[in-house]
Amino acid sequence: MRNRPVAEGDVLTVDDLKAYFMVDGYGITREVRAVDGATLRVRKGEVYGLAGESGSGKTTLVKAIAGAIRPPLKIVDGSVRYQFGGETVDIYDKSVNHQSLRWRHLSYIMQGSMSVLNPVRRVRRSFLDFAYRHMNMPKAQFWEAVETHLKKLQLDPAILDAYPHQLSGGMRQRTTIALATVCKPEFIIADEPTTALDVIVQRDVLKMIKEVQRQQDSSIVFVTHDMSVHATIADRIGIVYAGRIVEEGPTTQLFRDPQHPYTVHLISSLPRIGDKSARTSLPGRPPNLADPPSGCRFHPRCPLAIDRCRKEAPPLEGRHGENRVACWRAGEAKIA
Ligand SMILES: Nc1ncnc2c1ncn2[C@@H]1O[C@H](COP(=O)(O)OP(=O)(O)OP(=O)(O)O)[C@@H](O)[C@H]1O
Repeated sequence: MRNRPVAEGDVLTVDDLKAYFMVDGYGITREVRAVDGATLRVRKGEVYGLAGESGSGKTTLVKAIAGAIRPPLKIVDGSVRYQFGGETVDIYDKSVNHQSLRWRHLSYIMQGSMSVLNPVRRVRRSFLDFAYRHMNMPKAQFWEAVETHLKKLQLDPAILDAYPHQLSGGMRQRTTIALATVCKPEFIIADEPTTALDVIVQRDVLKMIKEVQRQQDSSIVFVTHDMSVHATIADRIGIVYAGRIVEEGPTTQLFRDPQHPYTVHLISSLPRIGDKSARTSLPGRPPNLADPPSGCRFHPRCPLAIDRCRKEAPPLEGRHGENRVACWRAGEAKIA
């Protein structure tokens, strides 16, 4: 395992992280290499977006970053380190108490997380169950802090007395985000928080996440397959393909000048106002991660693949500015 020094201003430092599903069948164990050597940093106050098709490994990567690992998922190598209150916390150090990190320092809004709101209890009860013990204050003061937080996020404190089923999908998601951020965590991980919502409601939820980030100066890792959402919210984006980050860069640079053919494809497939021509889709699907392709994992689908791509995996390297890309033919593909 290679641990690079934590750079100043970085809140999250992930080095060469490998997280595999160990799947048993017919007496043999197969490794599904869902995260296979991820290296990234997230700075204080930054929104870092993770993009990529379904099955590329985004959820597994954020689970590994959050320390939310359950069998059959296993950390095979690498490290995940946070800077919390001036201290370095290695999330896989056995002495680290995850319970004490959760909510106060690190909040993880999982895919489908609206279900954290207990369906048979009023919303108030979920705040009490999850947040109260992390806030270290008398109850009256706690409820005051909850109401202030809700108001700051333009939510009516009356939602505390509602049952989850009485709220619309958008309100439920906004309530879940308010719950996840009431303890003012330094780091927030949000996995597809807007995917099930229609576009208008999606916009409100994104606005709210930005507002939380601005008020609390927290860092966010935001997962979605939807590049147009990344364009709205992310400061930097990491493109994930088959368990690896294949390109990373500041959002404007990545959209203006993508270097990896896969990033070029993701951007080219976005609908554009006034353009009635059909968007081309990339043939094929992401590979089976129990038996990934040799060399560059994208080579079977890549229109630019050469022999070297089939044999050698390209490293993720600085290209220009802050951009990093893992491709032997970086910069050659053009947006359609
Ligand atoms: N419990 C599991 N056992 C075995 N393999 C799994 C398990 N969960 C996920 N995988 C595999 O791990 C890989 C990465 O899945 P992951 O859910 O992280 O991708 P994703 O990019 O988040 O996709 P989605 O957006 O659909 O959630 C996929 O190949 C998937 O089939």
